[in-house]
Amino acid sequence: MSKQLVLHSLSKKYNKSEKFANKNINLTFFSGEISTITGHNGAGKTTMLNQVIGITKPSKGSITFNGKSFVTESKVAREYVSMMPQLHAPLNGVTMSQSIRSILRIRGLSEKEVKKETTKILKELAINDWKDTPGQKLSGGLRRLTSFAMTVAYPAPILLLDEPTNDVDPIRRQIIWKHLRKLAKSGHIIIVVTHNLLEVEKYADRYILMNNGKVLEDKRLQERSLESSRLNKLVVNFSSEEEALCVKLPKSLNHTYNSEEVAHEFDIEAEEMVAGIFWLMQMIEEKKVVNYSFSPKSLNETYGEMINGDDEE
Ligand SMILES: Nc1ncnc2c1ncn2[C@@H]1O[C@H](COP(=O)(O)OP(=O)(O)OP(=O)(O)O)[C@@H](O)[C@H]1O
Repeated sequence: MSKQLVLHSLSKKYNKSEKFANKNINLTFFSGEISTITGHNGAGKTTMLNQVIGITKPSKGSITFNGKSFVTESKVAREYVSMMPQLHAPLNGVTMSQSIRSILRIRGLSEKEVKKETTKILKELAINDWKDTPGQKLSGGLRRLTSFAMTVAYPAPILLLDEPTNDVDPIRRQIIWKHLRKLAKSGHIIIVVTHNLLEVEKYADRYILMNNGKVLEDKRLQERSLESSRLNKLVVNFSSEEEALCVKLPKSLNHTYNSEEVAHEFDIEAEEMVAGIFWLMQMIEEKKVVNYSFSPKSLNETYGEMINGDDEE
């Protein structure tokens, strides 16, 4: 049966602060899923992770995992949650391998298991070559990978990861996401804070957008891609500004003019597609168009629209 982490009416106001870092957050996370949290700097993402692991006490609200409260018993949270923090673990003077081994010992593994699990995770993340390198000599990306290895080498049921792929090379970014998928499949709850929307589109199951301490959007990515396939973007470039501004535009379509690109840009719903294509063909036939492109609206564009809409409130 799926396990659930339930955040109910979660709010936090730091001492002396006028404003809530997060306010009335209601979210349920399920085992088997990779959920991602995105949002501007200061949106309240890290505060939420810190509330879950018990570092930050909520001002209001509850956090429960399978009926157990993380707010009233923060020891329980430490038992069920592992967190990879935004800042790298202090690794100076300690080798990559020693850092991983120390975490496994804290988790209560025998020396034999510690050795086995350390070897396994170093191999899986393709970082074995640096196992004996002290922390201060590791690059930013390798420090982050060490921190990731420390979090997932003996994973707790709930994994919180604050920007795990920052500074990491493209190959190992894939390895990180594939590793998280493997953990989700084996029943872990995975919550990733990230600013990388391309990675969200490619690897996550769920997209949660936060702004000003509130949840603005919470979507399964399959739902979102169905929606975005209904909404496409048509960009038509003209040979000159004069040409572009003279053409007769299809009245039924929403459009903006991009003077830098000398292009008319349309957001087109599925039912408007025929009108859009008909107009485009006419422009091509009249030899006015130098280039055009049709593409689904990306998460990046939707993100900007949602945040701007919220800020204008
Ligand atoms: N320890 C603290 N004391 C006082 N205010 C804090 C503290 N930590 C965070 N805040 C404030 O709470 C709000 C939310 O911050 P938080 O770090 O949770 O945002 P974030 O979405 O994780 O940002 P980022 O993407 O920059 O990491 C911000 O206004 C921040 O200034």
